[in-house]
Amino acid sequence: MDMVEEAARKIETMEVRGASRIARFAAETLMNYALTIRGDFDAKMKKAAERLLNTRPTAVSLFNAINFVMRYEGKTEEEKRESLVRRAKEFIEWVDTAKQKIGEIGARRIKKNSVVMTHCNSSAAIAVIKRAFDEGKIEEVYATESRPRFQGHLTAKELSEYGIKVNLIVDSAVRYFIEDVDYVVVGADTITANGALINKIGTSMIALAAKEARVPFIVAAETYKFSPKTLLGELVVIEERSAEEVAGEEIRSLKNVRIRNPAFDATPRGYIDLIVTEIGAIPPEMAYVIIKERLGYAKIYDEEIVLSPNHFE
Ligand SMILES: O=P(O)(O)OC[C@H]1O[C@H](OP(=O)(O)O)[C@H](O)[C@@H]1O
Repeated sequence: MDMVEEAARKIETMEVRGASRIARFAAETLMNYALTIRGDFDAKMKKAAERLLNTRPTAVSLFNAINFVMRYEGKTEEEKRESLVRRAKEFIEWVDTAKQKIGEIGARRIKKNSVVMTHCNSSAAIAVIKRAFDEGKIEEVYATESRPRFQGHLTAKELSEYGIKVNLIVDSAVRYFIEDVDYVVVGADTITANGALINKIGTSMIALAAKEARVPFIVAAETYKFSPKTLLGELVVIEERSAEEVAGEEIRSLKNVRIRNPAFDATPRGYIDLIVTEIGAIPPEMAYVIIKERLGYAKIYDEEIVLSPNHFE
């Protein structure tokens, strides 16, 4: 379990972060673990899967990755291992190919000489921006710093290295600059059955500002960011992280001050113009179809009923 425990800690501390990356990393970890264990395969894998699942609660990509890999089949241990490895590789390929497709499809929606605003650090949103830049359509980008973890710095660095001009702004300057922006492009941690977007805290304020200024709000999201559980009525759990991420000891120890640090928020579908997935650009109202047809929720429906607290029974 050492390998699994180490991977779980990397996700918890956000050494490995980003909805896609944690999903890919979890699939990889389950695969590598399956290759090392001997005997008691199902029980050991179940324990590993649960440990990884309990790291961060919000991004459904993690759940979908684990659920996908854990639906292995076979009678003997060797058959099960082979099936699991095959499924893990299939999921990893899904992650790797989806990004490129999202870039292609998303870039078609961007007009020439555009200014794009993005939030946090989303590999899917960046794929759209880079592709649009390759096609000569991007003039510059506004990247929010994304307090408290400053993932916006990663975005600024990556885009700058790609040759794209970036304005790094504080999160509260979004409305100040929104008039200069042609599109907002953000990523997703989860998309619910009713088409709402769960993404980095602050996303919903950007969506509000964009709607007011009539700036199209585009979400770049692989189909494994859609949540089958929400079809069963489950609400998305918003992760609240430690106060230490927000303020130093001096402030944290103040008698009447409580620090709140939700990592994500929800943007209702009415604020979203388009969701760019690897299988097409869709309106948020189509989330149900993606969940039903692409994720095959019917197949996991029975398992889902017993999903909490025992995901793989
Ligand atoms: O999958 P990709 O598009 O890379 O990222 C999707 C989202 O994951 C991140 O969460 P965190 O930084 O892990 O909390 C951000 O909220 C980002 O928009």
